[in-house]
Amino acid sequence: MREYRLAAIPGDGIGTEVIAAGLEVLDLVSALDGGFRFEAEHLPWSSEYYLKHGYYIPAGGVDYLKGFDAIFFGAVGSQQVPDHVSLWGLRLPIAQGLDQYANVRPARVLPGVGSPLKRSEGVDWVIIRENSEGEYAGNGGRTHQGFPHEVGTETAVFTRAGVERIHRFAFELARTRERKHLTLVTKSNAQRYGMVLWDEVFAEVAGDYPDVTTDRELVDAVTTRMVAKPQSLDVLVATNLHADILSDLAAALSGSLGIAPTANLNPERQFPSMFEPIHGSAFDIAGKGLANPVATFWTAVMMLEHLGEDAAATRLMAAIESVTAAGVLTGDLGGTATTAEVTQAVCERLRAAYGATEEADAQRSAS
Ligand SMILES: NC(=O)c1ccc[n+]([C@@H]2O[C@H](COP(=O)([O-])OP(=O)(O)OC[C@H]3O[C@@H](n4cnc5c(N)ncnc54)[C@H](O)[C@@H]3O)[C@@H](O)[C@H]2O)c1
Ligand SMILES: O=C(O)[C@H](O)[C@@H](O)C(=O)O
Ligand SMILES: [K+]
Ligand SMILES: [Mn+2]
Repeated sequence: MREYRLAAIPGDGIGTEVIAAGLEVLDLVSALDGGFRFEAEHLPWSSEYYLKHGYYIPAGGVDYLKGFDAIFFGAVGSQQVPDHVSLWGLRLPIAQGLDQYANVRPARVLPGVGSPLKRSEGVDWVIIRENSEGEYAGNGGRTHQGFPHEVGTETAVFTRAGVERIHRFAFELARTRERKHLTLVTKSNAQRYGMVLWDEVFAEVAGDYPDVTTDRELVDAVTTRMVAKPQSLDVLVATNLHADILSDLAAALSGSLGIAPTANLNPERQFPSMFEPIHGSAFDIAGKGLANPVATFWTAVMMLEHLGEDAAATRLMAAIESVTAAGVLTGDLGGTATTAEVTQAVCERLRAAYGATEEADAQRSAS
């Protein structure tokens, strides 16, 4: 029996609701598969925990995470804590501390889900977000606070090593896709240092991938291309901030923020990777049982794939798609189902799919 140590960090708001649903589905899929199991440890790091203790992650917490095979993360953000304190208190120290530099954000219109686009067939993308530096390097400061001459700086940092590894990762991923097309998203017309380095290194790395076609688009223009010519895009590589923004747009164009998954990968597997829905804690619907758990289920699929449990990943994705196709949808997708109802529907599909295989196996061995 393969056993995976999983750190579950539900965090805040709907994070707690969708991670509970995700763990239920993961427990079921592993039990049905029979070849592996999760040993999940729940870590209570959240804004409530911060308000009680004065920190999100206790001393040594990031090192402690190194002992796990994967991290299953909900969301962080509370109306009681400034957003920059919560994000820099929990998600960023983990992603940066475990060098999860490649953030993979797929977007696709699932069966039964409506896109706001008239022609949405082309919405089948993977956005690769640089996840360790750029605009999120944390390089800045405030001086003369409260004075009229107060200064706030936020300097984006691009290193050759950081840029090269994310471009290489994007080319490797593009190579596995049918269309093998990679779009470089940039802003090197206005930003003439870091973004020019970003472009130059892309051109250098491209030389090693003659099988991948490429093009280049300024970040403002790529938004219009996503809406007007979705089929012209396949894999996109973008900076930390650009990809953060583009991935929410991609989620909306594929139906809702409530279905979009992500993997924060340390591709070298020196440290565990972290899997989370791309959405936040959703103050407006938290605590009501209305959150769409599909993003978290799809995230669980990405985690299973990362762990090498491909058969279970395929089964879980098929179950999710069968539930959306049947119209069991939460409010964000125009339906009336609750988190629990969607979760139960996915569990039923999983039981039916594995049951059908068992029956077929039994029939084969009987005949
Ligand atoms: N990685 C993270 O943990 C992460 C990501 C984004 C935002 N945040 C934090 O979350 C807080 C709220 O941020 P926000 O409002 O900008 O973004 P949000 O993603 O929390 O919510 C945006 C909108 O999308 C809806 N939505 C999001 N997920 C949904 C789901 N699963 N089902 C149905 N509807 C869903 C919400 O109800 C809301 O209307 C802030 O504190 C922010 O910093 C954290
Ligand atoms: O990076 C951010 O801004 C937040 O973490 C969040 O918006 C995300 O997409 O992860
Ligand atoms: K999240
Ligand atoms: Mn975001």
